[in-house]
Amino acid sequence: MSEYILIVKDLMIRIGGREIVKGISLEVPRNTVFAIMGPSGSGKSTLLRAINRLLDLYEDVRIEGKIYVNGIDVYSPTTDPLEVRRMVGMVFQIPNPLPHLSIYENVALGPKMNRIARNKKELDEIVRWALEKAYLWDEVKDRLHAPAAKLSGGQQQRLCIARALAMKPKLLLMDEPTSNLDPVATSKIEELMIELKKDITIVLVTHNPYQAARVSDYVTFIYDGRVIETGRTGEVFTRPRHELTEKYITGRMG
Ligand SMILES: Nc1ncnc2c1ncn2[C@@H]1O[C@H](COP(=O)(O)OP(=O)(O)OP(=O)(O)O)[C@@H](O)[C@H]1O
Repeated sequence: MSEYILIVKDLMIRIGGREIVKGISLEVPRNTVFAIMGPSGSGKSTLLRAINRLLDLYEDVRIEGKIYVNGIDVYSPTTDPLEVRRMVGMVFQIPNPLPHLSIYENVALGPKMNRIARNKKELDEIVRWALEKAYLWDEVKDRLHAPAAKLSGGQQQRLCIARALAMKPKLLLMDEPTSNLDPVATSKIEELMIELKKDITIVLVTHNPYQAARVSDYVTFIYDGRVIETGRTGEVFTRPRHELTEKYITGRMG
């Protein structure tokens, strides 16, 4: 088993004839939080969407290079995109629970449809496990059948994390998961990421360098579709090797 859960090699992505990712390579060690930071429009979300094959849903996309998740070649013709999405969970910038479904159903739906649970008892156990892992159980255990829309923004985001975890992913991609949350809700999710890496690996896209510094073990700085530098977070923040990285982390980039 490779020490890397995710390997990206010479990735190039064109959308509508425009080159957005221009040759990115990354190696993400298991059981870490790996942050991808960079200014708006640098290609962070596009890179993330390539990893779990969400880009398949877009028109006119060309992808070159390789992505391996847990040793599986994500774009091999024999790889099933649904299998990739089962292995790779995703949490988006805006919490997107199914608002009219209950808290319970939001978490139970994936395991039910993918036959991860064989009966009601197993399903109940997965729902409870996932809600506990997402630090939400205590707040919702007495109202599991209330609609998800009744939860606060921070709770809805933790519900989305629970929904992803219920599928038992190997890798969790988080695309600016706290940018719509207040500081209290944000710090809860940051604590959660640090706890979750005991079991899985997290790739976190953020345009907040402070967040990358607080939660990540490794960080990569992306600018205009290219990796400027990658390293252990402590090192990149104390001794950036590239002037652009220094500008970005000190807030001097326009
Ligand atoms: N479906 C699409 N069709 C055309 N262009 C796209 C598409 N998706 C992204 N782009 C373009 O690709 C570039 C990179 O976008 P992307 O969302 O990956 O950047 P980002 O670094 O995540 O930015 P932000 O921090 O603002 O989310 C942008 O110029 C964007 O307009």
